[in-house]
Amino acid sequence: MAKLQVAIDLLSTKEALELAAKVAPYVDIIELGTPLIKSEGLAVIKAMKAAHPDKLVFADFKTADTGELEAGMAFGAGADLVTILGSVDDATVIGAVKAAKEHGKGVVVDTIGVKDRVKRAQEVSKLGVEFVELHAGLDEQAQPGYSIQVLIDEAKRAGVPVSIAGGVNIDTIAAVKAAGVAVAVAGGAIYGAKDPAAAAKALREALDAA
Ligand SMILES: O=C(CO)[C@H](O)[C@H](O)COP(=O)(O)O
Repeated sequence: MAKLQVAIDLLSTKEALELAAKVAPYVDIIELGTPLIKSEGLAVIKAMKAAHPDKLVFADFKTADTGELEAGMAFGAGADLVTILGSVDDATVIGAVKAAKEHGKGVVVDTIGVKDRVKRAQEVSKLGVEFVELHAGLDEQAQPGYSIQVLIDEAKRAGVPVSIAGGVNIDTIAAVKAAGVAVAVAGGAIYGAKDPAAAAKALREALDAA
């Protein structure tokens, strides 16, 4: 069964906690977005894990170097999963996986900006990561002609556990699920909705539908 991850790209701990309280019943993973962590620091991880100990808390660090150090910081603050950029040296991923093993947690590789996402997903999957995020970031999504279909096609070819992030919404989630993803990530479709709880519920139901 695919997991549902809410990506919280808001800027304050207060807003993030308010949103999480509304959508937690429908999601498996609560992602603290990179801008949120830059704005609020490690304290937002600690606060979210304290509020939702039964959820997986995902720290979107997008680490580019010192993988062991930064992953250890995230896990020490209460994160269950942390992201490392896929474009960086394998040594950074290996260091983060070492920290994950020490803490009993997991590493997710984010392929944002990677040219051949499938090839890199297959490479880093051999390094002991939990799953690989096939990701078109917010800037890439804003380019004319962007379509999530490219990520869906890649997920079908990957042959390793992947998530899709970059335009998952109520219109696309069935195709995302059919691609066999481990995790569907929805940010704007939830935090940008008039009723985030209803949006998360609808996504959950679509994901769980036979
Ligand atoms: O990590 C991110 C940006 O770097 C976003 O959280 C991710 O792209 C989710 O996007 P969307 O709002 O389209 O669901």
